[in-house]
Amino acid sequence: MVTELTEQQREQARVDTVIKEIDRQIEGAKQALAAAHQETRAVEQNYSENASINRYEIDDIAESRSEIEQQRQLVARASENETILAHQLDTLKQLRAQPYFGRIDIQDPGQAEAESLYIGTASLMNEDRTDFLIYDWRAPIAGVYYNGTLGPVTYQTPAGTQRTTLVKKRQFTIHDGQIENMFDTNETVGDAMLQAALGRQNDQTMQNIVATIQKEQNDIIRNTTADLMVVQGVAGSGKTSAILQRIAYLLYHARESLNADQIVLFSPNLLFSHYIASVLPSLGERNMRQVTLPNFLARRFEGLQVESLFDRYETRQQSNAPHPVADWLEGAASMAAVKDYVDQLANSQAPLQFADLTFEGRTLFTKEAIASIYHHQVAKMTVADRLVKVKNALLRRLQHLATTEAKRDWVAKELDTLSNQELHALYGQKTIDDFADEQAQAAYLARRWAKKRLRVVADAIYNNYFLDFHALYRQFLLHLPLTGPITEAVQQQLATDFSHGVEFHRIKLVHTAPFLYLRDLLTGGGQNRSFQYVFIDEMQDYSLATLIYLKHAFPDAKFTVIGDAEQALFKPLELPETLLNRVGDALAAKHPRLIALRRSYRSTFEITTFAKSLLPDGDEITAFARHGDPAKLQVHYGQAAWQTGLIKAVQAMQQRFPTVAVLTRDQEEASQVYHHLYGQVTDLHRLSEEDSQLPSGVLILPIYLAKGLEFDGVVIANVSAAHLGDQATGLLYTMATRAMHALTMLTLGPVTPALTGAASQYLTIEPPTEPQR
Ligand SMILES: Nc1ncnc2c1ncn2[C@@H]1O[C@H](COP(=O)(O)OP(=O)(O)OP(=O)(O)O)[C@@H](O)[C@H]1O
Repeated sequence: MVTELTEQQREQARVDTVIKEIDRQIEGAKQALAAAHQETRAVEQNYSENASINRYEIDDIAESRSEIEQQRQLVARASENETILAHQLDTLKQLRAQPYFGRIDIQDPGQAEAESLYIGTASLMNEDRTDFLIYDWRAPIAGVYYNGTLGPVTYQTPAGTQRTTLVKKRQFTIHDGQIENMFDTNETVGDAMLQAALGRQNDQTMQNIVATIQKEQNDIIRNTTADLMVVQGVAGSGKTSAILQRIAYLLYHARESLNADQIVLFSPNLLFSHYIASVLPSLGERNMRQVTLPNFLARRFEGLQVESLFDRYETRQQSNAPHPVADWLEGAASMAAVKDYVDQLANSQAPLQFADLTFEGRTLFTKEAIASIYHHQVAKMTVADRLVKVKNALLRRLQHLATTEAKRDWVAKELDTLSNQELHALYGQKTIDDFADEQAQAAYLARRWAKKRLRVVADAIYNNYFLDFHALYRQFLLHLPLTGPITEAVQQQLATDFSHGVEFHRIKLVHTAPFLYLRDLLTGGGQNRSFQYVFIDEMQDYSLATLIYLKHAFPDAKFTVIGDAEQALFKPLELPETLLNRVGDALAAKHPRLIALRRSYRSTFEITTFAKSLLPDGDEITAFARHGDPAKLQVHYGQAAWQTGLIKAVQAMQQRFPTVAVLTRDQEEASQVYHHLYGQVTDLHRLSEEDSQLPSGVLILPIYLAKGLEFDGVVIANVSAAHLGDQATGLLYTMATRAMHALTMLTLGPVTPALTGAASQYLTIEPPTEPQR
């Protein structure tokens, strides 16, 4: 004991020394930042003064332009410098609270003594910059901390595999500069520290897992070679945590060539986006971009309202009954059919569909005229290339047209109504003195005005509005190959439904991927090459067609796709291996890596044991040994008793935890539950799709909005057969696994069959409060 204390004191003394050095560096960084700030202000001021003089007096002198450009660059450099220093200061401040969490002692071959290295969220050098006081967790040698057990170990460096011997591994919990706990371990990352991390109460935002990354998670985080990584991980296995750590890792290792704006994460909903938003900043990195699929689609379907998974779920169009036609459209076959169809269009086996280009109700170019331009192009070219030629030809014709239009009455009439200011703007660079006579001046203005007004037509040409994509897609549906569930009647029905939707400015989700793919392949557009990494969370909610489309839309990106087949809310349950292989095949890659995570960390042992027993292959899941109360089920047979039970269950949870989630199947149920609880519990919130922040208190939300989230205590409002139906396994599993510490379910009437099997033995069942009638 005495030696342990001495050891801790010795470590504390080191922490104190490191903090002293951090304080010194903080002071230096503050001064440098203040100086940089002044410098930025000075160059900015200089720039704005010069720029304004130049704009009014010597606008056309090229020399002054280049001077301005030079100064603009100076401003940019100064402010970049300031940003870097501010970032350094933030990192130092973060280190000050918790300088490091791990220590490894390694003995390199041929060395007499072991060397101690300390691992933290960022690197820190000593004053004379000769030694690392802290190693960044992403440094190659730090891999040993996460992967190695004592004895000979290897780690990867840019120079190849290195060997060393790990002689000690120590973990620390340091809070505000004080060591609260420390112990030596031989495990990869010891259970005790993980226990402590997992036993914490939930915060409103996700925490990083840097101090306790597990070996299997480390494989996901530190992989830089795969161009496709597919992770199938059971609920609470740390998929989301691992990919966020992975992003931080990638940013560190490609500082020069990768920045956070070149990474995009598709997240399931806005609440989730917000929930995870502080993880990267806590690791000293800027956040990647985030988008939800509905947002992504909305941007590509301007003018059409795109059905979302939530809409589809709420309106019950997608019950768990089989939907062979929708499944076909959402599978890889429909995307292959799009490609075939584009080939047919290229060979003129099917006609392209053009649209008239109109201006103020007048047709400027008829679809026949546009078709004729198209057919005059060399037939060997791709459709996209021929369309570019059409585009250019149309733009040229539009220019001519502007000259003729300028002589028309409407132009003169409109010019008469212009204000002085508008007229002034129309002169552009010219002044009255530049014209020989009034006629020349009027002609100039008319031409400028006509051009300006015809700009909308030019934009329409740029955006390929001379093609009728709706008609083309309809035609595609009528050409679908007659295989599987597709019959002639189905073709007709799909085409009619599609056109009907478009009439009301709506498009169903099943059509989005094939439609966009068709549009992009025809026009050669829609691809974004600026993204280097695309991450997709909750992959089980994406159709294969959508995944294939995303791969097409981000052609230069490496993909990391994560999810859990068994958290299927929107379709029937699938076995994890099946999903893993299906997604792997659809996103065919040169260097794919498929990973399965089977250990669940979020919930107590009791909750995980219950949740996994709901599943057909639940034995594959390992529960982490953190203990708590068994999951509870309250059985009621009358509405009044159920309501009272619900209020009591929520109140009981609220006494234990600051945040309690009441999960429902959908919004309608959420609204009913809200009415029952209103006035009975404090701090009550009902969350909707538009919400982006998680308040504390009692939160009522449909399960699809709780995807990826976790709560200290969870109450599931009604698990009856009548309410959830008999295909509720995925739904119930997802709900149950949102709970970290406590789970209570209620049922009004007999429970769903999902609960009657093995799962019931892991429940504490509270007897009915009323006899069954
Ligand atoms: N190595 C770890 N150290 C500490 N905590 C961890 C670790 N791995 C996972 N956790 C914790 O377990 C919980 C679940 O993690 P996460 O949300 O990343 O899992 P998930 O697989 O994305 O879950 P789901 O699919 O159920 O939404 C989080 O609270 C996370 O902090």
